[in-house]
Amino acid sequence: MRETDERSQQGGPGSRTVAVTVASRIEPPGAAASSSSPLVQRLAIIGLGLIGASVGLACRARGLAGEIRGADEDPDHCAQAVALGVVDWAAADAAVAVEGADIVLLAVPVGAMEPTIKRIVPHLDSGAVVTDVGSVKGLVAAVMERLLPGGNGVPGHPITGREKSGPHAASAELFVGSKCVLTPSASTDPAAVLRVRTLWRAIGSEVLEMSPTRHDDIFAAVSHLPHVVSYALMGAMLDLADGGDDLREFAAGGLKDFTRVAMSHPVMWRDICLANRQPILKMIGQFQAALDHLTVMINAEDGEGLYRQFASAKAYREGFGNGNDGDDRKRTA
Ligand SMILES: NC(=O)C1=CN([C@@H]2O[C@H](COP(=O)(O)OP(=O)(O)OC[C@H]3O[C@@H](n4cnc5c(N)ncnc54)[C@H](O)[C@@H]3O)[C@@H](O)[C@H]2O)C=CC1
Ligand SMILES: O=C(O)C(=O)Cc1ccc(O)cc1
Repeated sequence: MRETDERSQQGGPGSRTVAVTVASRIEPPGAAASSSSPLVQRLAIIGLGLIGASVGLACRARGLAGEIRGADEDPDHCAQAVALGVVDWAAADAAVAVEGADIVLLAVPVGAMEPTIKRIVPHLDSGAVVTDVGSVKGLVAAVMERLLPGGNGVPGHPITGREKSGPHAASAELFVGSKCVLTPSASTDPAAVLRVRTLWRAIGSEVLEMSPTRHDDIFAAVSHLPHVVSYALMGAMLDLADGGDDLREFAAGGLKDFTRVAMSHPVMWRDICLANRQPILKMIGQFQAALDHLTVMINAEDGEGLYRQFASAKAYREGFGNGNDGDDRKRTA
């Protein structure tokens, strides 16, 4: 049964008052940690959308955190996160949420990472570990190095998600069976890395480490380019519609499969494109070359060349599994 009580949470200077509903602690079967020694004493989650709220739910479901505090600039997301049991408490101002936290998780769009870190730094407990979930790592790693010089900043990126956003799209099982990449530098405190690793392991992720540059090159290819291409394809369809030829009613599974990710949050993808410009531009160039190659073969009626190209693409694609990564099992909405 859900116990609720209404209260008003007043944030720090410049913050708004957010009315929140406090839900009782979820005590799932088989919680991983006892309430006397949770993995995290006080977890602060800044950004209570899909990923931040999923981390909160995942920690709750496994009894990993003594207390979870949240912050989000959107008061509706604060209220929803509290009502869903993601956090005990939420406010608009991140500076208030991080007070007394031993782990701070930043789950805002990549473009909001630097201002958020600037805002919280003066309010962090000494020894607090700050980590993030941003899809681009070079920029966040540089900001952490600059603004968190004690080595307590651990850049991270869970490699799972979906096209939906906001706390209602969150799931406690989102990270089960997924990978999470950490990009610590030589000056990152190994104890801080271990704490973040342990947290991701406890909510179901396999943790890998690599440099931010390597990360950003890889994800420009496997994630950022596909999203850009999907948005571009929808852009081309929209141009047809603007010209009076709206063809959506004829769309079959192919177009829908291919463009699901074009329903992702535009702020998130704007920020990723701006933060990982060069690797993404390089991949767009390679994709354009691949399209040019197909253009030449189609124009030349080169059936043999087209067959070879499609057969090798089919075999390569079949080499990494089904139509999706199995995330549908974890999707709640
Ligand atoms: N959506 C996905 O599948 C994945 C997203 N990521 C990364 O996770 C981060 C969060 O993405 P999602 O949770 O999907 O987005 P979301 O849109 O669901 O959540 C973002 C939340 O941050 C809040 N927010 C935005 N600016 C803020 C600010 N300045 N201060 C406080 N709150 C702010 C928004 O109100 C929203 O509640 C992004 O950096 C994204 O690149 C990483 C892996 C997967
Ligand atoms: O919706 C999907 O399939 C995704 O690809 C989600 C996703 C988006 C951004 C990331 O950095 C990681 C995963």
